[in-house]
Amino acid sequence: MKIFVTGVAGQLGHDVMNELAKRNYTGIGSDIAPTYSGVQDASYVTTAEYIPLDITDKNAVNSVLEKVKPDVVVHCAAWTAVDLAEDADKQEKVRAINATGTENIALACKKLNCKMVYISTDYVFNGQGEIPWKPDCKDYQPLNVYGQTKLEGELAVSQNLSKYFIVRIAWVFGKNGKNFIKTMLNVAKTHDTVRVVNDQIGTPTYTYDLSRLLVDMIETEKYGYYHATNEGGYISWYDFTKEIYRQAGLKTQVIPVSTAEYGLSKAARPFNSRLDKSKLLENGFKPLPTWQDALARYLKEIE
Ligand SMILES: NC(=O)C1=CN([C@@H]2O[C@H](COP(=O)(O)OP(=O)(O)OC[C@H]3O[C@@H](n4cnc5c(N)ncnc54)[C@H](OP(=O)(O)O)[C@@H]3O)[C@@H](O)[C@H]2O)C=CC1
Ligand SMILES: Cc1cn([C@H]2C[C@H](O)[C@@H](COP(=O)(O)OP(=O)(O)O[C@H]3O[C@@H](C)C(=O)[C@@H](O)[C@H]3O)O2)c(=O)[nH]c1=O
Repeated sequence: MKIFVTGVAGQLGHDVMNELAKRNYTGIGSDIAPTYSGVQDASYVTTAEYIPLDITDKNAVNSVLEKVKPDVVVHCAAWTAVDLAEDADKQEKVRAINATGTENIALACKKLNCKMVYISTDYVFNGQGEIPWKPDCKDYQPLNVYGQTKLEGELAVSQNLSKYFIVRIAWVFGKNGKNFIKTMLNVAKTHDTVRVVNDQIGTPTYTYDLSRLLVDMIETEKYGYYHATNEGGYISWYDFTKEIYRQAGLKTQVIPVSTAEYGLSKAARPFNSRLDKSKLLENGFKPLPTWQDALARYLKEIE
């Protein structure tokens, strides 16, 4: 199989490329920079074929994909800065990337009749209640611009294609890029205490573990919507921070606060980000390891 992967300069795309190589598939990487600009860790992605592509440019998307003729596109590129996406002068660009960019790719996949994987987010839901969201639930109500544009991307995929996987993930951490764990490790260098919200509940996702599942998926025809995070239960960002510091051996004190007390975020975020992953097992897919185990491996990886 030949697989075209967008967003390889980011967290997930990097790991997807390396998982493909492990399984003897040809991964062709892509991102917006002229050459591969992710971490130089001597892994497959750093030397694999790389094609620069701005996904908001419809003609470029068409001509690149027509030339490559992939069997599958794994679309990881996105605008992921949630608070920044709320700025009035950024919204057009956020939508161009997350919604129109995804539509461009979906339409090119349609022409080629190839499979498409679209990575989406818990932020398409409004976060009300405590019941975990099912992947086929259609009660979308994003609370912020990032979530709204990711939902528009989902719809562009599901309305144009039949051979698609829409995989919603949450609270992502990976070697290659910015994430909550790295932020918290940095905060600990300069602060004795940190305030962290304890009323937003979800589960983290390690890109290394998720990549294995995504490659398992593309080997099948079990199309549709899925939820995928690590196992290990539902937690708050406060719980996550406590465990990050415990495992890293850091003494910084973590103070639980409500979202209202925290008060620093521009974008509204869902309180209930519990994703129901039972559809994975029902379709014979192997679940991810626990987030506690993933965190331990990740801290070793980045030390
Ligand atoms: N990070 C998270 O917590 C979560 C992420 N997701 C989803 O998972 C996927 C992967 O996320 P993650 O790996 O963290 O993302 P990253 O932000 O790490 O990587 C995204 C990549 O896409 C690139 N990109 C941005 N605009 C364009 C463009 N116009 N054309 C081509 N490439 C572009 C970015 O480049 P540049 O940096 O230069 O802008 C970046 O390299 C995304 O779809 C995201 O929405 C879902 C849930 C949680
Ligand atoms: C840095 C910091 C954040 N927080 C809060 C803010 C927020 O509510 C929560 C998480 O913070 P972040 O801004 O890192 O997370 P955020 O960027 O909102 O993370 C989201 O990213 C997008 C891309 C997704 O798709 C989501 O699944 C989710 O991972 O923690 C604290 O309470 N204390 C702190 O010191």
